[in-house]
Amino acid sequence: MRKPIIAGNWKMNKTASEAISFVEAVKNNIPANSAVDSVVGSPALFLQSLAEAAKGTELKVSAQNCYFENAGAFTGENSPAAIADLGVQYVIIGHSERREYFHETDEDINKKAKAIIANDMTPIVCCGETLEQREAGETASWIKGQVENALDGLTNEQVANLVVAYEPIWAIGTGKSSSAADANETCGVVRETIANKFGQEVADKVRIQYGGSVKPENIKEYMAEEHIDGALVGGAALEADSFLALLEAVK
Ligand SMILES: O=C(CO)COP(=O)(O)O
Repeated sequence: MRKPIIAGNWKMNKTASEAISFVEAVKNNIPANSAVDSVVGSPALFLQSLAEAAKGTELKVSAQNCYFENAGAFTGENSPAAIADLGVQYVIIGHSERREYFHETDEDINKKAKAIIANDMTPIVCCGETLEQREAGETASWIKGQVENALDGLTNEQVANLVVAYEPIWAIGTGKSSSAADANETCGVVRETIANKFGQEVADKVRIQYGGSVKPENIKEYMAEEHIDGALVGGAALEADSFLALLEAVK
């Protein structure tokens, strides 16, 4: 049985005090030994205070990006070693917004995945197709390529323990969510790609999230699908009440 994982991705939202208020409102409302892993993805600025505030609770903290070197002359970047040292457990990598606006390549994402794992954190590796690719029938081949490239050179154990988030770009922040059946089909492509490269046992363990206009009202439909083990949520994870409602719907 794969444990469900619900992760919020705040993107570039919130001030420090808003971020702390969220964590204070959420952290003690997640039952101990919860049946769901709960993660909040914060801008780097607040990681330290959020990791301190969430320490010892069921709420885990995620970064939204990091660099692939631990130290050096990389002005403006954030070291995975320094992020891990704060008590952060996850890092989202390869989000379509980072690929589009900051020109991240599959090769960067692969290096980041390795650096995150080397620092004992868990990567949440994002993949997803554009509307043009979907309409041209290229979704499966595109996702296969993104997943193969992002995970290249990792060991079976490393892949079994990471998280892949499938986020069709046309469903992000648009209110146009993918149907649960379509999302499941493509999450199935992710699992099959991993099975072909790392073996069925690894593919059976890896957790795959769907992301794109997920909200408390529709999350159950996704979670009922065979290959969907959780969600990566933007807008509906910004407010504590809504985030808790997502967890409540899944537990
Ligand atoms: O990009 C997303 C999460 O990473 C999805 O965002 P929305 O839930 O706002 O569509």
